Amino acid sequence: MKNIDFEKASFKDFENIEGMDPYGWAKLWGEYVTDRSKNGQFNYRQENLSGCGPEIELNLPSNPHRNFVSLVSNDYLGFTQHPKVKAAAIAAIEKYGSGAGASPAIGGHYLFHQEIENKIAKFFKRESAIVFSTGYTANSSSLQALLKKEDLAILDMAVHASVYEGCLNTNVKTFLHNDLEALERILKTSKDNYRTRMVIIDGVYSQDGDLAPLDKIIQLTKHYGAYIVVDDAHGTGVVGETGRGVIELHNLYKEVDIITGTFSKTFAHVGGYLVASPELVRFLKFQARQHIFSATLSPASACISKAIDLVDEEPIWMHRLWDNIEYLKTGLESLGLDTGITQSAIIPVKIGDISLNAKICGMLLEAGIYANQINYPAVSRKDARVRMSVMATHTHTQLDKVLNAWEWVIKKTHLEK
Ligand SMILES: Cc1ncc(COP(=O)(O)O)c(C=O)c1O
Repeated sequence: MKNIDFEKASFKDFENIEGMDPYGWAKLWGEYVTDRSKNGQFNYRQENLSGCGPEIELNLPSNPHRNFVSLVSNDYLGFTQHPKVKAAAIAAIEKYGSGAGASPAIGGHYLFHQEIENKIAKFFKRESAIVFSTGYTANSSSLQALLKKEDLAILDMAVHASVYEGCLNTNVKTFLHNDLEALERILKTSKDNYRTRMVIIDGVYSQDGDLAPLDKIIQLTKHYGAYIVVDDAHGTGVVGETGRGVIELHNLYKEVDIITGTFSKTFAHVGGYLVASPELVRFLKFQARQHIFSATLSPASACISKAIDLVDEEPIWMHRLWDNIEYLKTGLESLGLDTGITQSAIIPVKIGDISLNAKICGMLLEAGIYANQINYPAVSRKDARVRMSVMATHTHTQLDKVLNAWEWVIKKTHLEK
């Protein structure tokens, strides 16, 4: 693999590296993070004592606060604390016991697994789905089963690590994030060289909260005869009139070959899914190794069914989420902060300097606000940022506390646009 100097490189250095070992990136990144955390420059793994919610209890011995407004959860609609979701989990444990007892192929496929598969397929107006124990394996295991030496995976370089892992046994080309010309170049020049070409993108991207131009990407994949996979982990339950994500925005339910996602964000639990044609789903049920050789969802996961229903039954949560997104975004911008190109519940504030970013996240913690510190190489060096995830269940009082904290940070650091 090309030798990349992480301190100096920009994302461009990772573009379209022919034959790039997708794991090389993850390995280098792992080493880099370990190094930085040794120097105390990486705030990560704060101990949460109170569960998932807009306000949580953290165990930070050197901090005067115990309760923090949390901006780190992907529980966008707040369903992890919804009484009906909790009740469904408890009822399923009462009915089935605590564990599934086996992998799906050999006795561990229950009625509730089937119900979730049917529901999530129907949610995306399709016929079939397969569930996995995590969103990570929904991508990694399926792509490993589908893509081999004679195929080509064409990745937006900002896709999730699980996609890179899924492409370990195939050829990979990456294009600069959302760069349609770069994508077209790859599609044009690779036309006759591979059995299958699969373009893999996210719906909503996790660092900028921006959206994929799905309509234009699908025009290209159709034109050049490639397949399209969309992982909309961060768009589901958030984007689109009824929360079906970027696919709903463009009404492209039928045109996307494979939809993947996670139950660990909007759907308030853990697990992953892949929605596709019945033939493809059947193939994966017999070929995706993690599905065959590993137990999937446990009975408590039956609550996912309720969470899927609630997206339609209680649209109030999506309305509250968007009210909160607008409230926080407008408030931050009126303080002179740049929230970038987000169109989702992920709100980044670009700081542009790693040390200052670490300092600001520390100051926010001092003010009782827990937000994520995102640094190079997760994003390019000049794009170091504080990333905040908004929930439907944040109150305006909590968001005001966030804005007040930012006002204080700005005064102290002279941070302005
Ligand atoms: C875009 C994307 N895909 C997949 C995953 C993996 O999901 P899970 O954490 O449920 O394994 C994530 C998790 O953050 C994600 O952001």
